[in-house]
Amino acid sequence: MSSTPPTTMPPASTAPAAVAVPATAAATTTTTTTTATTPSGAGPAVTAPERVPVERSKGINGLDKIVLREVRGSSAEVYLYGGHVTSWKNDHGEELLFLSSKAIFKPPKAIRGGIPICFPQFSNLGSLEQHGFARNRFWTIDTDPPPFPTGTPPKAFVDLILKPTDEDLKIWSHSFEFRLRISLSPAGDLMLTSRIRNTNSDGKPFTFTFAYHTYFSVSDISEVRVEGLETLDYLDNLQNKERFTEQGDAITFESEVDKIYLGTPTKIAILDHEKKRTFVLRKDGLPDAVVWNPWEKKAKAMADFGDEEYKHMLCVEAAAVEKPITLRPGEEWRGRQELSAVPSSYCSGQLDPRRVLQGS
Ligand SMILES: O=P(O)(O)OC[C@H]1O[C@H](O)[C@H](O)[C@@H](O)[C@@H]1O
Repeated sequence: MSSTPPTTMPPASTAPAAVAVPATAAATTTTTTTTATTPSGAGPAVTAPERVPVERSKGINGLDKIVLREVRGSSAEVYLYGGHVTSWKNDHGEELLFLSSKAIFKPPKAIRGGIPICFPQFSNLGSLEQHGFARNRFWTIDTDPPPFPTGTPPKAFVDLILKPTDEDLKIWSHSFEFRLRISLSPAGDLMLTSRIRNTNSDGKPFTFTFAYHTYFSVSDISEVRVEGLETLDYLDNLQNKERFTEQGDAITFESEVDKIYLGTPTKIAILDHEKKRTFVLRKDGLPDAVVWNPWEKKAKAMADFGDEEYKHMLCVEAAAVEKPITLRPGEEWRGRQELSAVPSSYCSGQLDPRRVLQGS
């Protein structure tokens, strides 16, 4: 993979201000159905289909977890610690996310694997701890979230909420409400929708970076290719975040990779040749995508990661990094990712990844 000479990264600019979404009247939510009115109050209330009640139980080390089940058999698990999706299974019960066998499940360490939430800072791009603090905090179930103005809600979903504690305000002096909806579609797709609102009472805006740090389970990293990031610019974390241009026609893996691709398309495909499976990541509000595999040396250096586990995982992280997001008080930002896993007998040419990327 050759590259053009590095150029300096443009100064961080603020993304266009998010859509100012006034806080609407809370939906009247009951345990089985949700009746919502459209934000403007116009139009008929959308009565959600019968909602599948969420299961709440104690998970590893007694941490609270939620299990979502779709009637056709797919499921997902979310720990309130970190608002952290740790499992996503298809209707055959196959695990689609990677979770390290050495994951610690003990605060304040983040859970290694699944989908850590990186907020209000991605990586070390700021003064906070690596990836911010949202993944190290206890979230709560939001029993009365503001309605989603679009579409009919799915049946299997849970709404979580995170607000800063007094301790948090000492390290990041901004008030926010971070609402995270995790849902399963009838087809078993996993959707995460984040709504982050600036609730500062001092009139101050705030700026953040963000990522859904998704760990995909793969059969063998040497049999995996990523489509959709060709010809894009990226910042190489292994070369002082210098900027290069991707030359390859697809990304394959022979060594450690840690790249922030900039201005990426809304769809990215991760093809697992051996499993004949393609993950399709669709995203909205998240212009960048981080691709990370620690490979052998870094795998050995991580206490909560098996020495050989790098062979069976790949992180492709829908993110907003290059252009940090700025919200004024009252404004809300939304960032969404939808994951699906489709059979791909790619080797027979039946699945052209470009068709997947260009298809609906
Ligand atoms: O070990 P963590 O703090 O979870 O970070 C794990 C990885 O996250 C991202 O992928 C970054 O790009 C990597 O540089 C980092 O090593």
